[in-house]
Amino acid sequence: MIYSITLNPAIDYVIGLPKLELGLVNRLDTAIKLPGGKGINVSRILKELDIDTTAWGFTGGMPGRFIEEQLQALSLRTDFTRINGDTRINVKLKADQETELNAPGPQITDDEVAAFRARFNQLQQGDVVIMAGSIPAGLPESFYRDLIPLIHEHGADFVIDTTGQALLDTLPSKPLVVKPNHHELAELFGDAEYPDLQATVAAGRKLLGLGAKHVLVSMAGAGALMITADKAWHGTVPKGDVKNSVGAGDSMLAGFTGTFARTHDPLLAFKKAIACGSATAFSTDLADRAKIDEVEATISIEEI
Ligand SMILES: Nc1ncnc2c1ncn2[C@@H]1O[C@H](COP(=O)(O)OP(=O)(O)OP(=O)(O)O)[C@@H](O)[C@H]1O
Ligand SMILES: O=P(O)(O)OC[C@@]1(O)O[C@H](CO)[C@@H](O)[C@@H]1O
Repeated sequence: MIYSITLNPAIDYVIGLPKLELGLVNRLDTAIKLPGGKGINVSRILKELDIDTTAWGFTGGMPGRFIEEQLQALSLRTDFTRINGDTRINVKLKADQETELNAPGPQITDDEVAAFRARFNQLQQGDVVIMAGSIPAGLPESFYRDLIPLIHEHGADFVIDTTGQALLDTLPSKPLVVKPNHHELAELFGDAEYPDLQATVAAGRKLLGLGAKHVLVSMAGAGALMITADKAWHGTVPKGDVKNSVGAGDSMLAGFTGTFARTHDPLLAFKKAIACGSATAFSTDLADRAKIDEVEATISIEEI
């Protein structure tokens, strides 16, 4: 089972108009509400791939009920911890540019945290816990890191989608995969942008040395890299009409983790990761299975 953790879910209110005029009344062409939050996105993609998943996290109020109902309608298994506060609403504005407005999220009480942590007793060997997205205000920054011993106690693996020092801090605990994009990778080591793929590979390999079990580096339209101790592969991303960058990174993580958990084949998992990321980039919502399959057939992976 792959458990996703979304501490701070959101209704993604995706609105579209040709051009935003600041300071004026703007009439929207489109407005849709989606169940959002990075871990929830991961679980939605896993569900498309027919991989067993349960979404954990905190939900509250009308937005929390909306998210749960939407996920149930997708037959996605959830076991959220109900909270007193209201789950947030994030605005994703699609005009001449994409702009995201992400709210801070509700307060979580100590009792709610205790009820959430009790769920970790269900974990079993072979399970993977994917923690993704912001930590609501009021919870300590170490919240994800503090869950790692609970996960390891049961012989399960973990993935944390984070960047910067928080990412470096998790490496000694051996995350199943890390997936910085090439800008985040350079920032991690205080470097300027890398001039070529070989320099990017050399930097990515340092993350393996520090403890990561697998390293992917995404480079948006320029493809992605998978790096092992003595090899590296570049995967192309297909050309297409990019409609959406919200959730592309989450989709990639879901594709890798779900396929690796099922097959233990990192190359297959890498290809599926790119397919899921690009299929979401080419969709208005997260990708569906048909789009993932169509995109996967066009990806080539080459050792470099
Ligand atoms: N222009 C594009 N064309 C095709 N695929 C793309 C494009 N941009 C992103 N993708 C897909 O999405 C994946 C993740 O993209 P990106 O490198 O932007 O990661 P990220 O910055 O972590 O994403 P996010 O914005 O979701 O956090 C890429 O590896 C690729 O599969
Ligand atoms: O504010 P966070 O938790 O960092 O990110 C939340 C979020 O932007 O991430 C997802 C896309 O990756 C969206 O569904 C959601 O609104």
